[in-house]
Amino acid sequence: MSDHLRIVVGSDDAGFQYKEILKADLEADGRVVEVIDVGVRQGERTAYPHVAVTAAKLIADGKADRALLLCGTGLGVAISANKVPGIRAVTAHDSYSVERAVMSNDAQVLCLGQRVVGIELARRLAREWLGYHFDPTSNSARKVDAIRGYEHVVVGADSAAQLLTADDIAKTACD
Ligand SMILES: O=C(CO)[C@H](O)COP(=O)(O)O
Repeated sequence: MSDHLRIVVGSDDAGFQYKEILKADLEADGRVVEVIDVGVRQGERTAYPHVAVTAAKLIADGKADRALLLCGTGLGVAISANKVPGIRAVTAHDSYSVERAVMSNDAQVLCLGQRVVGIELARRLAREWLGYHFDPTSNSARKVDAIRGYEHVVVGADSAAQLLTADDIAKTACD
């Protein structure tokens, strides 16, 4: 992955202030070529799932590389973004987890909670996050492939077929 990152930012009203500050940081960062703001705007009260899914779809459609999403806790935006196939979104409020979210999980979406973490730590985490790039030749790659494989397991399908599918996935993708 290049250092010419296209980043989506988004929040609900509970994450709006941090979204604006982090957006300005990203726009000033030489590693970022484009920042796409999917809202909310000041005074808007769009619920977090709509913002998070809009952001995640931009990544799934190849129009952005990553997303930085804010809400009160960082939890709701992560849960919502993960509903979009192909998206791996995490909430992480410490440096090590932010690193592993990219290096282990190839997560494209980092979610932070404005009510949970101080702004200076949030800024530092976002800055560090830009510096990590997933290595597709690493040992972690097959595990991420296994995550992808489970997107195709149909919940509620005939149990034998489901087991076979899961078994196939395990054989090809898991240690
Ligand atoms: O943090 C949120 C969702 O995880 C959101 O900002 C607030 O949600 P609410 O507690 O349901 O209002």
